[in-house]
Amino acid sequence: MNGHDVMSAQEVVLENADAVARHVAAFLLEKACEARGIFRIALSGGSTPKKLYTLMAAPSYASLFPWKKVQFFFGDDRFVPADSPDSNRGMVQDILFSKVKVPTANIHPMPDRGDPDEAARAYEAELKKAYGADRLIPNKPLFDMVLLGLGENGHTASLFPRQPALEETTRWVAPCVPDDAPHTRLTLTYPAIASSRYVLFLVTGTSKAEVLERVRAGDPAEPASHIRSDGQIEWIVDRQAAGQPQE
Ligand SMILES: O=C(O)[C@H](O)[C@@H](O)[C@H](O)[C@H](O)COP(=O)(O)O
Repeated sequence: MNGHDVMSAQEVVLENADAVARHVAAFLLEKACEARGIFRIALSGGSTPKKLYTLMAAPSYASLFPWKKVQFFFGDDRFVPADSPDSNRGMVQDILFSKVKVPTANIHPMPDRGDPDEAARAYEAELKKAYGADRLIPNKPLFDMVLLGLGENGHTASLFPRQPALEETTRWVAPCVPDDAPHTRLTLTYPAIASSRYVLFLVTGTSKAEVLERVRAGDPAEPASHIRSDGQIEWIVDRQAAGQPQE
């Protein structure tokens, strides 16, 4: 069933964060292997996906993964140098890319210096070059898969509450200066995320239970509620985030 929006999206509730990471790793391996040609993925940052990236770096998994056909993009990043502890690109480089045989040309970090608006436009140009068109075409997804987290204030990627980026309907990448988070950021916009075969939300921990409930109900005040996909949206959550008692 197509989960074009977050309310109708399928939800998978798993025992804990490790089970979420294992589920997503298996799903990603399956989809990347079955894809004909290039597979484009937008990675999420923050702490939740670290377990996933660690699993992907394990030799037993890395030896099966089709690194040469997968192009790695970022759903967002903080506008800080790669060696900053706050850099999503730096985090993925340390945990995953430094440990596997992924071609450097397959890794597309967001720019992290200069003028944020120009940097956003530069990343958008890189996406358009990879996509092969200057506008998003229905049923021609920009991404095969987009990984997203969920912040306690309802943000996802770096689509934060009360930010102009939430209103963006033409740009694929926008700068964002959250009033409730450190650092200027670059983020994919709603249209870019919607141009996808799969959007997977990875949400774990009791601290996310309330915001997850609001977003699943489609609360319009939560930026994550406005995520759409031309393909499928799936919630991959643990029991804590789902507000279910641990067995
Ligand atoms: O750059 C970022 O911070 C992420 O892309 C952001 O959208 C993240 O997914 C949420 O803030 C959840 O973060 P945690 O996984 O750390 O809870």
